[in-house]
Amino acid sequence: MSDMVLVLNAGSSSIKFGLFELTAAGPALLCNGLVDEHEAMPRLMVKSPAGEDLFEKRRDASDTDGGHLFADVLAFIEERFGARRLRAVGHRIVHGGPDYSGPVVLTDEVYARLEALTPLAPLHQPRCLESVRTIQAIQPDLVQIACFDTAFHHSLSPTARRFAIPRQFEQRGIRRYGFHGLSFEYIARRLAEIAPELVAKRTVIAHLGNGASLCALRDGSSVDTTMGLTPLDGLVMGTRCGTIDPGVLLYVQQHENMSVEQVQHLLYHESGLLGVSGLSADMRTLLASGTAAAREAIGLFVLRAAQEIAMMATTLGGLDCLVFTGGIGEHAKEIRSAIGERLGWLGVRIDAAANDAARERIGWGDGAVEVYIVPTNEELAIARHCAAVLQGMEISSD
Ligand SMILES: Nc1ncnc2c1ncn2[C@@H]1O[C@H](COP(=O)(O)OP(=O)(O)O)[C@@H](O)[C@H]1O
Ligand SMILES: CC(=O)OP(=O)(O)O
Ligand SMILES: [Mg+2]
Repeated sequence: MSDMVLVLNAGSSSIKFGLFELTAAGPALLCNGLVDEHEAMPRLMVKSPAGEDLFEKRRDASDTDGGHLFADVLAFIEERFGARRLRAVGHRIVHGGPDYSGPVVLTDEVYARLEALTPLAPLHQPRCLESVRTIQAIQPDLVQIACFDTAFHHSLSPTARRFAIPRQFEQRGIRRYGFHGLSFEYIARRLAEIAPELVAKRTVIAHLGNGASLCALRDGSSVDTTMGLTPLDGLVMGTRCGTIDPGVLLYVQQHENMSVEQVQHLLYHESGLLGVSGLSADMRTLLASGTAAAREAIGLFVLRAAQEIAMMATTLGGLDCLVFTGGIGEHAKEIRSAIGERLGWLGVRIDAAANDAARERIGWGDGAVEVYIVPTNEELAIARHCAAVLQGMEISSD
């Protein structure tokens, strides 16, 4: 009987999932889908790897607490793929703190440590951990594995991960961690397949989605990244501010009578593209809108992304390759080309026709910098970690 793992990727607005069969050649996707609890009628959608609809279920908001939808996912798996054995559920856990540099089997002790990190990722951590508890309530014996967004950045040098504040804060864990590591790890591996000659070169990966961050990559490892202690730092995001003068936070608390909770809400939920446009956090809506404020929000997003790519290039000592990924990076040609234009001085040239057609390689001719679009796949990165953890468990029980 072959084995499967279910992967849950709880983002800030929805939960994506993928079901993988563990084969000798690596995890193979059986189906994937979405658990969307934000609508009036929470819904579950399941698709085949080819994109055909396999299953859809809507529930009345009053009869669900999210757990029912997970029960529906597990029931669907049993009905459709019951000839195989579900070995584990792998979770994307956004914050792993200083302790976890790789995946770990979730125990009560691990769970408690991760729960204690909630203030460092208030938009994500509770949603990731709620999924763990819900699955545990439905199938207590199922192995659950935590895979961390922060783990890939454990390779950052002490200088790259340090804030310029007194050292005792660093000893208490107040330092840069970085996020989107599962995405960066997937891209680094994929890039090594697409263009092995680039592995030793200076690469910046731009993960531009609802959350957005950059990774400076050398020899397949992260050497710098734009997010810090929390997923607030760095680029302009859907509703998050990115890098901001810390004086602003002091000022609004001291002179605008804002409480800590209000400031948290402001920075995580009301800022970024939404705050500047006054219209939407969704890049598609802003690109279609044409209002002056929407254009300004896009302009700021592009300027900040270009500035921070140059910052990553400084850590790397130059730039040989730029990779776009994430919902905006993969699909918004206008944003890729505007970022490319701002980085012309650094040798970035984007081929307009290749960019419009969203080809894999979009750098212009023999431009100094290779430019790629590589669709990310955090679920596959998690499934690979789960396969390795399960194999390790088998070896240690032999
Ligand atoms: N065709 C498109 N054109 C422009 N932006 C797009 C397109 N498709 C998705 N996006 C943008 O991608 C963002 C969501 O990215 P995604 O990586 O899916 O987010 P999440 O962080 O929730 O996983 C949204 O701002 C959305 O507008
Ligand atoms: C860490 C983070 O910002 O994640 P997401 O892009 O899924 O919101
Ligand atoms: Mg995401």
